[in-house]
Amino acid sequence: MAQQIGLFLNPVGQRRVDFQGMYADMFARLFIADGTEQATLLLGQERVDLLIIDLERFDSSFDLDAIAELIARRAGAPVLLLCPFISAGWLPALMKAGPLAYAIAPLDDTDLRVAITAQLDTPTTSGTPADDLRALLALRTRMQQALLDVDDITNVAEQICVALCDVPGAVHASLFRMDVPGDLQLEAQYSPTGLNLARVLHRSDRLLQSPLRHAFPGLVAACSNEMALLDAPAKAGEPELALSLVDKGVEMVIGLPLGAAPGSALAGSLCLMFGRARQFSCAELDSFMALAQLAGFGLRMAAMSRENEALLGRVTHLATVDALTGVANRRHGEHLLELEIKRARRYKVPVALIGFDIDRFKAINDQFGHPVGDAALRTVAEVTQSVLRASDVLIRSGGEEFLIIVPHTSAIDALKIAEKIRVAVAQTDIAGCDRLTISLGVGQLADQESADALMQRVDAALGRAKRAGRNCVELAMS
Ligand SMILES: Nc1nc2c(ncn2[C@@H]2O[C@H](COP(=O)(O)OP(=O)(O)OP(=O)(O)O)[C@@H](O)[C@H]2O)c(=O)[nH]1
Repeated sequence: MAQQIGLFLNPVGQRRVDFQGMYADMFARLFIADGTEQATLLLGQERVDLLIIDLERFDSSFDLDAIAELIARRAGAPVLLLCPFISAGWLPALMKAGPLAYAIAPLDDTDLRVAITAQLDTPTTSGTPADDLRALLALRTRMQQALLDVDDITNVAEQICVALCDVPGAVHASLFRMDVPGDLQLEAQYSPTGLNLARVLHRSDRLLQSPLRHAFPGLVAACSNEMALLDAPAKAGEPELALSLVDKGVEMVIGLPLGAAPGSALAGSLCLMFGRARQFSCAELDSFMALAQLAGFGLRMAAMSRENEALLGRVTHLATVDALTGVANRRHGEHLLELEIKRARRYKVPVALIGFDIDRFKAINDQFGHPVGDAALRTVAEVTQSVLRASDVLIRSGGEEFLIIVPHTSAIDALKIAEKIRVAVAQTDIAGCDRLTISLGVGQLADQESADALMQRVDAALGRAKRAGRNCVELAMS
């Protein structure tokens, strides 16, 4: 014969009536409260052996504190929390208010009776086995290490998943991320048992459009920014999903938000799947949440380092490239010439330098205007580039002056290349003005010669080409 006194709390009239109808027989007396105020009043007046708080239809944004206060007032007396699987985010906060047991809803009649009986017989003291805490501590350390070497986002996400599978009983870990706002995707997954989550979810991207977004904890957590805990696959209300999870040996799934605003490109979730359902302590849930925050932080760092690289790339580009023609600028060109000279000396191969200058360019500007002159400079650079090999480097060394580093090339061969360029430019129609010509000087690096000395010799040869009547090539004296 039941001797204990119960108090059931839920704001919805029908749920209170249903609970009374189905479970009153488990208690000598069952009180029913419609809110925290009434429950507090009853607890002040009556002896209550078990307080059952059914979180269904409570709203965490304004009820959480009142419920926490109610649990705190119990001062350790038995509390059973019935928590919808999508509202598991309430658990860590309420567990901090006082010891409690929880059961993830929806629960069928048998499971709820078992949960109530367990609390009436041996109330939960809500501790964490030392081994589990040790495992979590080790995991946090591993995770921190994984994040120390933050580089590529996918790489970080994969390392996080591998580390997470160290959680005792875990059979799969995954990370979901908004790649672009509104498009959630499975960024990485790891499973010691070979489970492939993309098969279970039938896709790995556009997951906000998936019918499972309200059922699978990893997706629920990313969408709502709240923890979701499914301790029996059938509770999600998607029979096909439940079947395929059970088929893959999954009994429990926890989804943890990464902690960014939902919908932002940094939002997402961590998802852990276990082969066996069990209750978590407050310390464990806190650790899971902290791991998710850490993972979110790692991803943000990786995203930042990717942005930094892109920024650095742009800065480097701006610092090394001539804005008008897109070829190397003088400073960068001189640096490249130094490198090429070192390489030529190390491998004992020739390197040649070609210098050229557009003939009577002042007249082009004067006659057709500066913008046409600019376009002509771009065209000359393009035509020259089209004659060169990929290993040759075209440099805009001054206003209408260019240099070309020609690696692995003797003076004789460089002369042929220079001639080819001269002909190509002379034959090119230039938009908005007459065809134009160039004069060129060619030199091969001599033993012991410096980059400056080579440039001077080539410049002198170019001067001779000008004096020789322009539109021709001159070889530099050694
Ligand atoms: N449109 C344009 N003109 C430039 C640029 N840089 C230099 N120039 C012009 O290039 C011209 C070079 O003229 P000069 O050095 O007198 O030589 P030139 O007229 O080409 O005559 P020669 O070299 O003797 O054949 C000058 O009028 C400069 O203003 C540029 O970025 N855009």
